[in-house]
Amino acid sequence: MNNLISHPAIKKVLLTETDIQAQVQRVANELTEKFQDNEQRPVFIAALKGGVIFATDLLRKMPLDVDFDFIDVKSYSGSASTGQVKVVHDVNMDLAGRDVVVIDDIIDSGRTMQWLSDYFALKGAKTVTTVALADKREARVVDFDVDYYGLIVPNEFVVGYGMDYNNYFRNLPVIAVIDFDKLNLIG
Ligand SMILES: O=P(O)(O)OC[C@H]1O[C@H](OP(=O)(O)OP(=O)(O)O)[C@H](O)[C@@H]1O
Ligand SMILES: Nc1nc2[nH]cnc2c(=O)[nH]1
Repeated sequence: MNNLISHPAIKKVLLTETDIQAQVQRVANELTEKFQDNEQRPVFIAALKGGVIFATDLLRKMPLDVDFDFIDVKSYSGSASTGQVKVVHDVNMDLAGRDVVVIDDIIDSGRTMQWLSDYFALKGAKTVTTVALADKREARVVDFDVDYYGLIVPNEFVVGYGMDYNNYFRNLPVIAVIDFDKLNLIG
């Protein structure tokens, strides 16, 4: 079987597994400090699919009692944003009066996280805290600042650690830039 990291469509590795885990640990420490004296358990909500790998690593580094739920939202086809966020599967929990923490893999245009933030506020969350592993802040289309982030990435299409290109490369353990000229070699 081919090694995914040496796939011809992987142009450049931006972060190794060790680099990623160091940033995940830092964010976990920051969130632990923020919520450790909470009377009520915060509700961590991972945005599927991309946010799930980051969320599971992050939560295991936090010695906190939390609720955990998922929402599946989609707005990309290949490397292009459709501009519209679609809910594929909604949360199951009642969020009224709860401290909600939304976890995603990347913030690019900012549309998804802005939309999720507004959506959970509409569902009655007491507070909404946003967390993303990667912040591609040069690409913002909406005016949105994430509360906690792992790293800033350049304005290029990145894959790995949850981030896909048409469902390829999500399980790449590193974060890398893809070579669009070699995408025909996928599969
Ligand atoms: O800031 P934005 O421009 O909105 O982009 C960020 C969103 O794009 C990706 O989701 P995608 O729609 O590809 O769904 P997926 O997580 O299932 O791959 C990613 O996981 C974020 O949710
Ligand atoms: N995989 C991936 N998904 C995204 N969604 C928004 N931006 C990106 C990106 O750079 N890579």
